[in-house]
Amino acid sequence: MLEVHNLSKSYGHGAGATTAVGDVSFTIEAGSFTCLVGPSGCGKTTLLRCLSGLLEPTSGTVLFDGQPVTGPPEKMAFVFQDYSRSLMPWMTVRHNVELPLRYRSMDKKERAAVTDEALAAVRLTAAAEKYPWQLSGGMQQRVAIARALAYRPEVLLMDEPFASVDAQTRSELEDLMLDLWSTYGMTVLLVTHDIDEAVYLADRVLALSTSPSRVTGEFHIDLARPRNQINTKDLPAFAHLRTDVLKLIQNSSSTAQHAPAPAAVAGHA
Ligand SMILES: Nc1ncnc2c1ncn2[C@@H]1O[C@H](COP(=O)(O)OP(=O)(O)OP(=O)(O)O)[C@@H](O)[C@H]1O
Repeated sequence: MLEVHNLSKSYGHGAGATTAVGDVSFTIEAGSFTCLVGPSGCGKTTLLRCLSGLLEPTSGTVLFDGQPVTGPPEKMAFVFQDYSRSLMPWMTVRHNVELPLRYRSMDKKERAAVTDEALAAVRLTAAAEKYPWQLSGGMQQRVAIARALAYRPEVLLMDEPFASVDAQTRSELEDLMLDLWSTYGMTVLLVTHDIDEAVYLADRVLALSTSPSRVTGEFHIDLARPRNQINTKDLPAFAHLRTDVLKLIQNSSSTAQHAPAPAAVAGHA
């Protein structure tokens, strides 16, 4: 459903140019939950922005359902790390969630129903008439998730969505995301630098090298679902997978300081 072919992205020109994404190719299957991990500054955000059509790649292509992505596709929604900048402080929670729906051919009643459903899905019905600044960080990020859900996306791109909240809230948001994914059946591509989070959430983890990034490994996460923060993370298989991903990322970081980025390696099955 989402195909990335030899994508690269450089910022600037000539001697001052920075190549953030080197040469990245992968495919995302419909309905899958994929996490993209890599060291800080390796180009994860840049890559996600290219996939969503917010940024034009320097070379390579992105196809969504076989069509080249040249701008944000209608069936794609985005959740950013920084909820405080993505929500409108002068609008109530309800109006924030409803905002993108105004650009869809929906009447007022339908918009209200979709908004109510999205707020209920993230358990924020009681906060509908509050303003974002009256909510905790975790609640604000749930508003941002509700806004994306209300859009009824086929693909949800999430850029470090839980990086700005405390550990307890982060676990709760991870579990909420797993519930929403199984309820709505959308395709999720989530960027994180947290390897435990990636292994816990995903059914596939793609590891990126340092910038200019390449895919250095692919891990199929066959841990049973539904997952549980305590039982799943206690499994020997969870520990093995996180160690495998960590080793690959550390290895590619140290190799990159001395040699060109390594070729793709076979992942843990
Ligand atoms: N607008 C820009 N102009 C110039 N360089 C940029 C721009 N945005 C990002 N970069 C550079 O591209 C590289 C990749 O940045 P990017 O934010 O995509 O990485 P990241 O993996 O998401 O980082 P982090 O994990 O720290 O969030 C970095 O070297 C960064 O400085």
